[in-house]
Amino acid sequence: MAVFTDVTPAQAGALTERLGAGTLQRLQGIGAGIENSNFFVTTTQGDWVLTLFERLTAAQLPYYLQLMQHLAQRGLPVPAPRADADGQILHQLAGKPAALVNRLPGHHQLAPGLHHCAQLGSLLARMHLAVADFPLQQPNLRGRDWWPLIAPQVRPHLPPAQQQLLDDELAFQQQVAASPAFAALPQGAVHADLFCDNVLFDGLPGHEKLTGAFDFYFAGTDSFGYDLAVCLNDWCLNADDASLDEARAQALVQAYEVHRPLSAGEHRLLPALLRAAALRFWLSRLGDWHLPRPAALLQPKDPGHFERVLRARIAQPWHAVR
Ligand SMILES: Nc1ncnc2c1ncn2[C@@H]1O[C@H](COP(=O)(O)OP(=O)(O)O)[C@@H](O)[C@H]1O
Ligand SMILES: N[C@@H](CCOP(=O)(O)O)C(=O)O
Repeated sequence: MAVFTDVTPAQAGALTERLGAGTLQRLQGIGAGIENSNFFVTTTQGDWVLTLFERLTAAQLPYYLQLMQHLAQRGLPVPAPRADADGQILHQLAGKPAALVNRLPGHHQLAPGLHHCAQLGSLLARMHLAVADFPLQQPNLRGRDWWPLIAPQVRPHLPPAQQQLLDDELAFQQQVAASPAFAALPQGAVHADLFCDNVLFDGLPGHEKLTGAFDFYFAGTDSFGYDLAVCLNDWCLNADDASLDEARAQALVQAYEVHRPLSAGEHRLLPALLRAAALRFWLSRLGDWHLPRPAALLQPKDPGHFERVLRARIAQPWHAVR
């Protein structure tokens, strides 16, 4: 369960009072998640989520919190960090940097259909448009600069066939990154981890409406096409859990393009970006599997899943209809 640091009701209540968020009524640790300590908080004024940041530093956090604030202020359904009387949105609790955000309604849809994928595509494009005037920059901490750092740490744990795949893919991605088409990709602040378990829906089955997206703590400056690829690799898988379902993938991209048409370069590089997105999560899951944090009480996620996704994207390059 993802509570690495305990918080007492007295500590949480003092924070909600200080932020004018009401008097604490209930504090409950959240089991899901792998990065931070999360709590559902109910006060006399409503429902909130309290997060204590376990790995991100006070220097890195303003980017994520200000990005959420920026998107929420533009009407997008993302959690808005609660500010204190001085306008500060990053707080300190139990010795850790902390934030309090509004709790979004709804539930996860872990088996998304066409209409879920289309709504996700639409939200993603609106997020990409909304960051046009977001002033902060921060590297994607799980981006291309990180891959050569983590790869040699996990490589010795892999059998030869996986070592070969890793070496080949890193070389391929290096080649892609050196191309003028890659340099021309439109970029900005992207979520970079907008999986089904970071999005909520509400409503009757078949008619659900997307109610929110959260967990911006892997966000960073990267290409919009890469962000789209991360989503396609999670939201649009066939029953084999690796190949892309043509109908849902096209629905996601078409809904995206209603708001933000992809450039010719984005279309052309999508197959490579899908491979990049698979590589990124293969690497992070390999890291969690083979180099776990001592305090983590969690079952790490299966790295084999993203190895299979990567192999599938290499075997069957996927293009969106233009
Ligand atoms: N703003 C929010 N509104 C509603 N639920 C949330 C919100 N933030 C987090 N959650 C819930 O907490 C869980 C863990 O949050 P997450 O951000 O994924 O954790 P971690 O960053 O540790 O991976 C989510 O699966 C979701 O159920
Ligand atoms: N989505 C990533 C891991 C990030 O975990 P989260 O719980 O913070 O979304 C994966 O599936 O590997």
